[in-house]
Amino acid sequence: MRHAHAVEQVRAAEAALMARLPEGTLMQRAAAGLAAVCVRLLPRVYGSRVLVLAGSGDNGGDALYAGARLARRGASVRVVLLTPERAHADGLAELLAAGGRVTADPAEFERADLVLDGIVGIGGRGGLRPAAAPYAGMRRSGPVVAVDVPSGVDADTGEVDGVALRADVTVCFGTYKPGLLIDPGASYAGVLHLVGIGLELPPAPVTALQEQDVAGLLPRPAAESDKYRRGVVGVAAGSARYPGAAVLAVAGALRGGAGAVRYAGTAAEEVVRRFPEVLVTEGTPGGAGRVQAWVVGPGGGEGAGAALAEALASDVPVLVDADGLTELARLGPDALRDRTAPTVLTPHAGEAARLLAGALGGPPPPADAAAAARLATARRLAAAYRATVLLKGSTTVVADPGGGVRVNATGTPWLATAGSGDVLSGLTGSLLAAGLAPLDAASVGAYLHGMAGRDAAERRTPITAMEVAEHVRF
Ligand SMILES: NC(=O)C1=CN([C@@H]2O[C@H](COP(=O)(O)OP(=O)(O)OC[C@H]3O[C@@H](n4cnc5c(N)ncnc54)[C@H](OP(=O)(O)O)[C@@H]3O)[C@@H](O)[C@H]2O)[C@@H](O)CC1
Ligand SMILES: [K+]
Repeated sequence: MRHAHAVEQVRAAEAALMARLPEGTLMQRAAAGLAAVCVRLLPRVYGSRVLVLAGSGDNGGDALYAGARLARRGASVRVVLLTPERAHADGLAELLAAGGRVTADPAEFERADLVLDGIVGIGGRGGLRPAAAPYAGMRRSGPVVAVDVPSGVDADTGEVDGVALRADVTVCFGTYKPGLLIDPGASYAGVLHLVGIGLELPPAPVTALQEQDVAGLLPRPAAESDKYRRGVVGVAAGSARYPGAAVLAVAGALRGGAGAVRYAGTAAEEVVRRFPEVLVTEGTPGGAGRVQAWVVGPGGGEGAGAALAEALASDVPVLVDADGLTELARLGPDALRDRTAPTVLTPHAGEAARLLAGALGGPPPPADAAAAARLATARRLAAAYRATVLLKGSTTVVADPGGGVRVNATGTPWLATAGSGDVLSGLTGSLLAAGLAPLDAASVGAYLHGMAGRDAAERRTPITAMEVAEHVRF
């Protein structure tokens, strides 16, 4: 599991540890870890050109001390001081003593074999300032290593106000920061290296599942399992106009680990023709028989409202997607007030904007704004609807009403294809039916869906939604 802590938590842990250690210890730990990563990135250190971009805070201090370490190993180190009169004095003195030189020549950015971005770290506020901003637009071929956070990325949210420096590698200290795991910030961070500096941290508010975590959460049949004990998932999806959404949601559900899939809706014939193993009814969820979770809404068209109402009236977990979300946005959070079992919402940014408007009144915010502030959007929705919210996009953010957040980055841009979301909702609903808690079901669903998309794209691109379903495996 990757754990990401808020800046406030990092600051508190840093203060507690610093009180027990000689001054400068943490910065030296950080700089040593940073320099070690740089050494591995350079074909050889001796004679290579390194440019340090140093801001006026401790982030600049880390970069200067790391630069000094590289200079002592024979690198030719230049430093651009973004605010010369307020540079980290001890760090700069150490670099100069090791043979480093100050430069004001921006062309060094292109010439250097490696650039260290120590402009600003967790102390950043607002967009990059004028002295730093031009570096965000400059191109170069060798690696850019971000110190703790790519400058211009908000460490807590991943939001970028204006421009940010694009890194190939980010070396972060003590813990991951949410902004390194959530787009757009994550896309600026490149490969992440975590350097331990001894911080004692509370539970992380934001986590990201790794392969072994997912393996531990997946429902696997035991010797005594039968199909009912493995869970039955109900899918209420599709309409005369969109029968394919039903087929795709069912395809996802069949791959999610439930023991059986029931389908309720007007596409029963299409579904059973494609998947003879599915129990189908032309009716609505209320008359479909017992299930352990419902998936409602993909391609539901005009019937989505009735199906949603019946599913929400049940006492099992309900996942609401697509047309079900449009209906829910119209009804607002009151529609979920009497529920006794969890509800999971799986909006894309546009649907999230409509849900927000449904909860808070006023016109929906632009979808782009909801996507750019995806952590805040998912959290606000989870709190307003008291539901687990899976916000789809280049990093999927899953927010629980209790405050926990999981982020997932296993996807590929090829997943932005029609019907891909239907597969995800079926898959996640199946995991709910198999007994996973909502936050686990949604984050494991997003992980598996992203991996399936990648696997499908490795064989052939572009990919189709059905291929994504076919590539789900665990
Ligand atoms: N926590 C830990 O455990 C450890 C932390 N460590 C390191 O310390 C870093 C945090 O250092 P920090 O607190 O000094 O803040 P930092 O990120 O350097 O930024 C403040 C400076 O930037 C400026 N500035 C602000 N916004 C800006 C913008 N948009 N664009 C441009 N400039 C901007 C701001 O200027 P001011 O507002 O004062 O004018 C101020 O001068 C952390 O990321 C890690 O690298 C490690 O050494 C070891 C352990
Ligand atoms: K930085």
